[in-house]
Amino acid sequence: MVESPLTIPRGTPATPDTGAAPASLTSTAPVAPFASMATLATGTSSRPVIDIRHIHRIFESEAGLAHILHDVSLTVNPGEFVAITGPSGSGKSTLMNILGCLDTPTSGTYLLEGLNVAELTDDELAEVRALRIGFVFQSFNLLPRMSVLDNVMLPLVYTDVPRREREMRAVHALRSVGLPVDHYDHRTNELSGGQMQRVAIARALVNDPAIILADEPTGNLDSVTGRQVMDTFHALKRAGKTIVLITHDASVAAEADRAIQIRDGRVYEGAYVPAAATTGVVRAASTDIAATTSSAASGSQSSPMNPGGVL
Ligand SMILES: Nc1ncnc2c1ncn2[C@@H]1O[C@H](COP(=O)(O)OP(=O)(O)OP(=O)(O)O)[C@@H](O)[C@H]1O
Repeated sequence: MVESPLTIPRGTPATPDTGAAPASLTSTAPVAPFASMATLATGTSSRPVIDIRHIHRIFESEAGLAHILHDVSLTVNPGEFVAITGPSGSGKSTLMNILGCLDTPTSGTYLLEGLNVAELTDDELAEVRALRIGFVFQSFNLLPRMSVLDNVMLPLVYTDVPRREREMRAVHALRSVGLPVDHYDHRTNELSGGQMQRVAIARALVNDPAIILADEPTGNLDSVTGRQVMDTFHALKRAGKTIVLITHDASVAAEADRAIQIRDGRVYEGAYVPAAATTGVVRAASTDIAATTSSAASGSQSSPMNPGGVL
């Protein structure tokens, strides 16, 4: 992609790089959806953004069948900030790939904003991934030789949005994550880790997706820049975004509205229970999380979530 001169809308303030995203975050107008996706893009009901029921994922290989996800059911409501946590190999990424429509379950149903993902064509799935889901990765996945602004505009390249509007949306997304304006024309390999991750979050936001899926977004960051990135997620939540975040970090999980734990491919919902002895901070935070979960309210947070039942 050829880099072009920056075109920043008049009146864009030079944001100091405090790391904290602005508290007020207004939504960009959604990219005009394809006709088949109109109901997704314009739906305003309070139905769950994510509603998966009795999902299994079985991989086939020469070594045989590997049953990785077992009867997983899970709902995420609009505006929720949910952490998915669990030991390495427990199935978090497998579940995230299904939530992101990058993989399909072997059995079970997935309703994304009320739409049955299994009934979508490949083109429609691509539209869902492009327009309704924003992905954030541990390793940022930015193009290093490209400018910050061009990286953020990338998801709009395959739309018919004119260049000028692409730039305006990218600027809006970058402002929303608090990146200083004078960094917009920097190459991304000139940025700090925390700044790179904020650019990646801006890129995830540029299509105004319904949901942001973040896989270990603070995993490569020191505690200070990790804090800045978490502040950005909190600002997005305040702006009404739905966030699902994978983390190994108990303190990160404790900041979510709800922490869902996966062990051996089964989902447990409720307080975060670290494998090692908990700290006072984690115990206190876990109590808060447990109070917000329906399973905790029913006293069943230590049981596999919803085995064989209906949510
Ligand atoms: N395509 C595949 N074929 C076979 N097995 C797979 C495949 N993808 C994942 N697995 C297996 O599924 C299990 C869960 O993997 P997954 O990456 O979902 O775990 P995770 O909880 O995200 O782990 P980590 O925290 O280390 O990233 C692992 O044993 C992995 O080897």
